[in-house]
Amino acid sequence: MGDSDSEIPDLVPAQGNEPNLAKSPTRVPLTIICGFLGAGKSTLLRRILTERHGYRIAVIMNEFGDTADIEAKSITVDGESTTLELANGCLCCSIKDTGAAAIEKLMQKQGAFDHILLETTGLADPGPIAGMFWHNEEYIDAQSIGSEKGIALDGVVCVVDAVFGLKQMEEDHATDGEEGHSVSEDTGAKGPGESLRQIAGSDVIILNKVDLSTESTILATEAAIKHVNPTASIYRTVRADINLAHILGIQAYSSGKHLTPSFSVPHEHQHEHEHEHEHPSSSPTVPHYVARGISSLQISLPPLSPSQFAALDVWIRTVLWEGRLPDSTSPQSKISEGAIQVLRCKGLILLSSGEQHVLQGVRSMYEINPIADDDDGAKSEFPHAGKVVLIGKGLGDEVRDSLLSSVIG
Ligand SMILES: Nc1nc2c(ncn2[C@@H]2O[C@H](COP(=O)(O)OP(=O)(O)OP(=O)(O)O)[C@@H](O)[C@H]2O)c(=O)[nH]1
Repeated sequence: MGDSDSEIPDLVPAQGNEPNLAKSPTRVPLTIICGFLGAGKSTLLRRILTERHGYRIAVIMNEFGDTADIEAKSITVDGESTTLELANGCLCCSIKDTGAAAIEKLMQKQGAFDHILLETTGLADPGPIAGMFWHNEEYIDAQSIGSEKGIALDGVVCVVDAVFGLKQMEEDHATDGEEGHSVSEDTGAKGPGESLRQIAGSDVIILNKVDLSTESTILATEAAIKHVNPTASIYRTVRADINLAHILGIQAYSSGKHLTPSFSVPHEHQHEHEHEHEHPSSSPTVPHYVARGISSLQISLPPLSPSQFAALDVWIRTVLWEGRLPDSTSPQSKISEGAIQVLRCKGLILLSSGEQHVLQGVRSMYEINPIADDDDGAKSEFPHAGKVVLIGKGLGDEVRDSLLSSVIG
């Protein structure tokens, strides 16, 4: 990794432990970067913009801060956007409107990139943006955006402060969902609870500034992150010094491969109630969160018959679309519509026929896709039991009971 203050090197071919940005002939992968205030988002972007990776990466940020205080080959001013072209192949773009229209325009004017990084404003909820790019034909299809290639969501990365992140999460747990503090679903406006939504919606967490923190605080922060989102990979960093292969080209939304680490998490029972405390002995105590906070629920499933698989689909649809448990699962059905809010779900579903399916969901959208027979790498790493992981609000044990009774009977 290069020093961010050193001179910007010339474009060089990609090397060993650099991201494997397999160039898709039709899609440009897009990574959303979010993070707690002051956690090191700009530091991460600066690292990407100056590292010798040899890829043509467009980094899109709301406005240039010190991140863009880097040597540029040329500057293009284009009405709504300013673009700095860097010696390592990156393009640093400042776009007022980080919406898709601006990205489309950029792709039309500058040609296709190897990767797009989209920085969200501090404390913005990445969920709505991820939802916008995931399974939206408007952006997937090259023709519809008038570009050489379409856009495909690759992953969501969150930078968390190893010193203050835990405190922020605890405060958010205490206030999330309170009257007057709720956060706009549509705008992702700032407000209490946002740090938890960032954790919940992320595929990779960079726990930064570990040099300023203590081992006990770091362990407690990691435990709190796992409590909210057991499926995310967590990397400890100093000055966001991370192997880019961990954050770019991870295909968190299109492949079963990224699911593997989540299934090796030592917590079988991630969701806690006020009377339940199950932790691995080496782990510090997870903060005692109130039930209304964002948490996760992991449900193990045996191999399913075709009818059980169909029942699972109905259950997921009801929970994600209507925010309630299916009626047939009384007495749990007394949970009113909207009481459950799933921000993210993932899963591996095994069928009695031997087939394996991957569940991916962002808010109300989800898909269940079979793992291709030729995807041996992904298949061989999977465990023998299936599992569904739900991340969101209102995920009590009644949700687990409902799923099991609806599907297994
Ligand atoms: N000691 C130490 N300082 C760091 C580290 N990472 C970042 N910093 C410093 O922390 C400060 C904030 O880092 P930024 O990268 O600007 O954080 P940010 O998340 O972009 O901040 P906002 O955009 O304001 O939310 C800067 O002064 C960085 O130099 C780290 O790992 N260790």
